[in-house]
Amino acid sequence: MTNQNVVVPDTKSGISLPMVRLSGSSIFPATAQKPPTAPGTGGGGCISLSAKKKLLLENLEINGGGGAAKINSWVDSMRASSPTHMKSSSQSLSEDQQLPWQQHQQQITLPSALDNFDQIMEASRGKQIVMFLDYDGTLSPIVDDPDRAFMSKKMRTTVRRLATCFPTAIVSGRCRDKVYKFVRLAELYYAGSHGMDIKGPEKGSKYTKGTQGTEPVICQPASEFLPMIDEVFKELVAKTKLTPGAKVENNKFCVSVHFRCVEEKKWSEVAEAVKSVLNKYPKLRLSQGRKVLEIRPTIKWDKGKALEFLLESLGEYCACFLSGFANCTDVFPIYIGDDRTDEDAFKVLKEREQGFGILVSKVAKDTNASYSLQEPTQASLHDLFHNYCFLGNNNYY
Ligand SMILES: O=P(O)(O)OC[C@H]1O[C@H](O[C@H]2O[C@H](CO)[C@@H](O)[C@H](O)[C@H]2O)[C@H](O)[C@@H](O)[C@@H]1O
Repeated sequence: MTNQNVVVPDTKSGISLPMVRLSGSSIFPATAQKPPTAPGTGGGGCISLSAKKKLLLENLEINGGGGAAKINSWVDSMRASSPTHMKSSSQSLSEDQQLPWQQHQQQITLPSALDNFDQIMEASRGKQIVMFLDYDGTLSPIVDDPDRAFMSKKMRTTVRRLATCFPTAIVSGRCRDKVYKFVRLAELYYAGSHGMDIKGPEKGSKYTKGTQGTEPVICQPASEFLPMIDEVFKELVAKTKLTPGAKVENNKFCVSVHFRCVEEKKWSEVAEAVKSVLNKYPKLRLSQGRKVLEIRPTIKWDKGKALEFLLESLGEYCACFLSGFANCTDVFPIYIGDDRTDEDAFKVLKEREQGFGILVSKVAKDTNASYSLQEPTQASLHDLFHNYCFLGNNNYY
């Protein structure tokens, strides 16, 4: 494999993003496959906003907007990330007050991925499944201390086995090294920092050998933001140190500010701290996960883009090794995740009409996924992975 430097122009910031990617890989076209519409999704259309409203929302998302009203809407949105508040919060806000991720989707109850396994298998029949797995809340249970979100031994064994059946990638908001330390499986692809730090399996892996070279796939589209992120991390640590329970995590290309252990009446203090820092950095924006506010570069890169990049890279592998799989219509991505940031990937799959998104959640949520897995996920995931490996279409290995 010969690595090649390519430049991805970022239309919003005008910055060009250097990255290293596989040469000669093919991009799977958007209309590769049309899986059956999952029951309950009604095709899952997004509500289109007026251009003006869109602009307003983009501004809010990018630089934090301004004023106390916005802080209130942030706090409401923070409440919405807690299942006990799930129903009330986004519904009680007017459209202008809602954050962008609260607007585009419909709240729906999805069909179960386990109960409808036959349907998923039918849609993927004769195709190469590629697995994309979120880490926190999917492979590991949600816990109070982010540094102790360990994956069980059983889950590691299951994922290892899954990776012998299908090309498998972990896509996480965490920094890549950290998520690797938790997962410890060298044969996987890893996309850390919400996809801004991608690395393929080490040389010699089944999924790299033969693709013309020995170097793993690498993609770091936000590398120029490293010093800025470091600075922001330090500022946020200083600004939140007096808020009991607040924790700031350096995820290399993005920063997480955790409020899981902060008393609810202090959440506005956390939001204020984040907003005051964000206001100084117009090239950074805010996104939100499960009781966490995340600051990241404004570049148009997220878990959805990471998924597309990996599909492209894996396309080379598939084309090289799987006779009859030289073309993208034969690839069936399955993305499993629990978080708002996973929605970017679900959306890509829906738009490409290729594969399925599976949302890990016990409650109805705004989503672009097609199926769901109930929490606690561990048992359901084991069952699902077992089904894929032993009942599914793994007849290429
Ligand atoms: O994309 P993911 O792999 O799901 O990572 C998203 C964030 O996950 C972590 O935070 C979440 O899990 C913690 C441990 O269970 C929990 O304490 C926290 O409240 C959750 O938001 C991680 O710490 C973040 O850096 C990731 O961005």
